Amino acid sequence: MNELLKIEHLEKYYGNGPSVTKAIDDLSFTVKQGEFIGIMGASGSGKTTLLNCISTIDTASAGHIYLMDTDLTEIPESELARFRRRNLGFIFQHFNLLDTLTIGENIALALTINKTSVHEIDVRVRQIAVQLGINDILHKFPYQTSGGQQQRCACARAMVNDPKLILADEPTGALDSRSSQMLLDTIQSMNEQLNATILMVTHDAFSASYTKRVLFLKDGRIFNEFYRGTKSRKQFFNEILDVMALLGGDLFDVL
Ligand SMILES: Nc1ncnc2c1ncn2[C@@H]1O[C@H](COP(=O)(O)OP(=O)(O)OP(=O)(O)O)[C@@H](O)[C@H]1O
Repeated sequence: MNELLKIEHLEKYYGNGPSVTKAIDDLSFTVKQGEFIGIMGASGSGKTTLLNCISTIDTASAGHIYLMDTDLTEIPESELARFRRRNLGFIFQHFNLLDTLTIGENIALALTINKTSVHEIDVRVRQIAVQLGINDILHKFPYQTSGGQQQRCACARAMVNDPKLILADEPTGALDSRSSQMLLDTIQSMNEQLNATILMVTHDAFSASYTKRVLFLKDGRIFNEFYRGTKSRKQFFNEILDVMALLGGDLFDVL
């Protein structure tokens, strides 16, 4: 597998002088094409900051973030929005579907903004909707669909522009356990069937157990990392719980 994302000596400070906070502290790791990686850590360990730097929403204080050959820390401000629309897909905790647009229009949004032709938008939206099992509700508005269908719409929207990398920020954070499981199954199938590369930030051991590798952050650094390999999801889940216990009570506080 090829290297898709390379984080090199990343640092992010907030504030300055005596009140400086080192949110990310000399962090380096790589993600290969086709990986599904989970980022875990206690509250304040730097997960959101890392995600914001990778998604180019925030700027790094030092270091580099390469997505294939592009150094994200070097992209001019004026080109960032376009870069994000073309290369990244996002799945948020609250799905952020627009109520006044149909499911099909919500999925098509990034393509519409990118001025993709109407025919191509139609083909791509239908293709991803079939893959995620929502092709019969494209004409409906979000309020006319179930929570599970809305989740799959959010996943389809993240996938429709064929992004190099999908970033998921606590995607199950606001869901009950059944909906969480359905969403995780969908995200897993995006990775396994559609070959999407996914980086997911989560507090939750159950969510993390769907990934192929988990990085644990502590004080902006990598505290531990391990691969699922041939382990069952249940075994991986138990292993994740063990590391959380090792990290101490602060992680459990937020479960
Ligand atoms: N805008 C900001 N200004 C100052 N400090 C910040 C800012 N954003 C984050 N921090 C600090 O940076 C550190 C990392 O925060 P971050 O939000 O990345 O953690 P997190 O792991 O995502 O936490 P949580 O799980 O609670 O969302 C924390 O000490 C936090 O207080």
